[in-house]
Amino acid sequence: MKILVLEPSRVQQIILNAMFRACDLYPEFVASLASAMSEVDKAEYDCVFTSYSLKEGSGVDIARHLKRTNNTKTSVILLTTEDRRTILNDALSAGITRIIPRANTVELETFIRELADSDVDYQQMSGKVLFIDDDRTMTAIICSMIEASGSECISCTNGEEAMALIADNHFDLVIADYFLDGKLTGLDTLLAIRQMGGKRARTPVMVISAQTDVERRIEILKKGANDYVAKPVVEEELVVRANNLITQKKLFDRVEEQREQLRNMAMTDQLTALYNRHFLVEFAPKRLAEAMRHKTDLSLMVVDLDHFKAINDTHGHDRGDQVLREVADILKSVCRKEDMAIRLGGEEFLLILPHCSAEGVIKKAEELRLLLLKTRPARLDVTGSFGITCLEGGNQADFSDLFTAADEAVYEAKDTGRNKVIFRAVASPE
Ligand SMILES: Nc1nc2c(ncn2[C@@H]2O[C@H](COP(=O)(O)OP(=O)(O)OP(=O)(O)O)[C@@H](O)[C@H]2O)c(=O)[nH]1
Repeated sequence: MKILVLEPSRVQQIILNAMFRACDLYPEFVASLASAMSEVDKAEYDCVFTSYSLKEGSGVDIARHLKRTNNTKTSVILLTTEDRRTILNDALSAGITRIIPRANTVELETFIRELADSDVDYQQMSGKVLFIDDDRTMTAIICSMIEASGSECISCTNGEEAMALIADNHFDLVIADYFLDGKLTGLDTLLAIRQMGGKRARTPVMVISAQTDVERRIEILKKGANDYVAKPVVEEELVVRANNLITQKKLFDRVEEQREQLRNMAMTDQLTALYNRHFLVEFAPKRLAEAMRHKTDLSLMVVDLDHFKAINDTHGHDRGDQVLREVADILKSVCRKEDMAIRLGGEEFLLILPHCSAEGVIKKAEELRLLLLKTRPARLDVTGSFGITCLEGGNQADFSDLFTAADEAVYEAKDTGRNKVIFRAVASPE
């Protein structure tokens, strides 16, 4: 595997090199965009790892360069502290294959290990296949061919048994004969799979049938089969088609996984691992609507650290960051499963507390205020101003009304001496 790493920082180069070497990978290192571009033009790299922030541009430019030069073989992995969704989306559209947050060394190490383990040949992806046929000779032949191609093959003779196996396992492909012993035909089994919840409903299904007329083939495909093979089966053809479906499924799974990671990353504050403003915009109104629908209480707590600028100025930005991380941990420690802790930006945090009454939120804020004093994040005396509000069950409000009330309460806490909790009722609608 030939890997290029574009990393201007010498320290980062040393760290990355250690990670690669631990997996027996020996990448080339370059420090500038120009050198990286000239390297990928000269030699065929499987993978380029690049830092996002570069003096001459961004790591995304290397993906653009590969696109321009019609290089589809080299994948580009972006290492970044960036969490703005538009930038990350642009990076993916420009051809970045994967984005890994700088702070997430576990994800990076896992990725490098997988890279070392895989040396993936996309035509040869193996998977777990369920073969359903009541003809035992056919089953033995097909299963041994599928196994010879590197996949695992489990077999059963009817649709009912198949559905039980699918409920307990994750298959990458189901191959079903059209006619089966038992109540469910191959087509019934296909329909039952499509009606399952979650990912299982998308399991690729190939149907085998002796009925070769075009109407039957169309019917099978219309019902949601991914492929169709006519009997008598040419075993090699079936195995090639099976491998194609497995490969498509695996690639789709990988894209899904990346999309999920990107989504999580776009919703997470990189410094504290709390949710960020994107999460707030997307989920807060939904939580409020749920509370109003079920007529339950929902409280908000805005926490703004006091004189944080002075902490940075006196002890340095890194110590300031440490304070923010430890405060975030304290906030998380008091959250219940349904609570949400968000970093609004800088030294300002928000807790959304479903099922929490006015009395409850006042108590919680006071506990937190004292916990901050006692815990001394980063071994410093840190205090916070707390603005809280509550929408009591059965009342109606916009999220912005609720937020304004908590935010105004924080201002009042700041104006009246800091290190205190102020409750403000939500303004009633005109
Ligand atoms: N270390 C660190 N500092 C940050 C971060 N984000 C914002 N800040 C700093 O937080 C400070 C916030 O200062 P101000 O808004 O004046 O607030 P304050 O000093 O806490 O004053 P009061 O809120 O009035 O008590 C600024 O100096 C910002 O540079 C960050 O991610 N890390």
